[in-house]
Amino acid sequence: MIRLDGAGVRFGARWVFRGLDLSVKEGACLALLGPNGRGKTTLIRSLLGLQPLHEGGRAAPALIGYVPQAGNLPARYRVLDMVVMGRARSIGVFGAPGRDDYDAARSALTRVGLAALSERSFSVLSGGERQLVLVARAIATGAKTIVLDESSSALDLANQNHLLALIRDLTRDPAFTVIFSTHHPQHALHLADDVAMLMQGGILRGPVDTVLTEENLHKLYGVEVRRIPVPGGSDALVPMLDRLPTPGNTFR
Ligand SMILES: Nc1ncnc2c1ncn2[C@@H]1O[C@H](COP(=O)(O)OP(=O)(O)OP(=O)(O)O)[C@@H](O)[C@H]1O
Repeated sequence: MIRLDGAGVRFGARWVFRGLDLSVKEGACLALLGPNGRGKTTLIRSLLGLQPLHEGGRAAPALIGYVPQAGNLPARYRVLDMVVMGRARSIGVFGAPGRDDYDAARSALTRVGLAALSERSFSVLSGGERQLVLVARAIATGAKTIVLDESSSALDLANQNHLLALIRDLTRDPAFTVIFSTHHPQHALHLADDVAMLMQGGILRGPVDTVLTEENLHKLYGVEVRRIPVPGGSDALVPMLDRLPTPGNTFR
């Protein structure tokens, strides 16, 4: 179980959220949806204990595998060493990684399909490759709770599919708890048990089929989205992007 109770975070005088309750049971998969700047990363960092709360409380497992956005990480390391960093907890502050740590890191790189890049410098990788290395790092921790922050944003369609398959693989193990934020409602539809939408003024949370409706998606993004049945597959969520609004301030 990982949870926030009555949690609030502010930057200066501006609250990103207040009085927020969110809990995810062991074995469940929760998708977080919300427009840019609504507070997904802040919420995720709060769940991880990286963002101090200004009110409320948090309870979480000691070990969590975190996949941050790949943007501003130190890049001077070898890919394999980036992944070995996920083993920090078992290595200890004054220890050096051992064979087990490198084995875990190599196996995680194989699982995300990047074994061939293990000797390269992280700095020369593409945005999508970096993102998958960070997924490998989270897997290598051995944590049973994995939290991913918009990990599919830099990935092409094949690698999005690959990442979704990896997450599905993790969620098949009832011991694994997965929380992921995404700008793709379709990914939530495919993978999550529950969705938490960061609406203006509060969180709307519930089972995917109840919450991921055309009406709620319109309220969330201000864009018309159609949920279309696909014969032989799950529904498709299609944004009506041809109905372009007058350019203006989209940050609400
Ligand atoms: N360290 C900080 N100092 C001041 N403001 C911050 C800080 N971190 C985040 N914010 C603000 O808090 C709000 C929520 O930011 P956050 O990154 O959590 O949003 P997000 O939903 O993850 O956005 P995106 O989808 O664009 O990544 C934004 O208005 C952001 O500018």
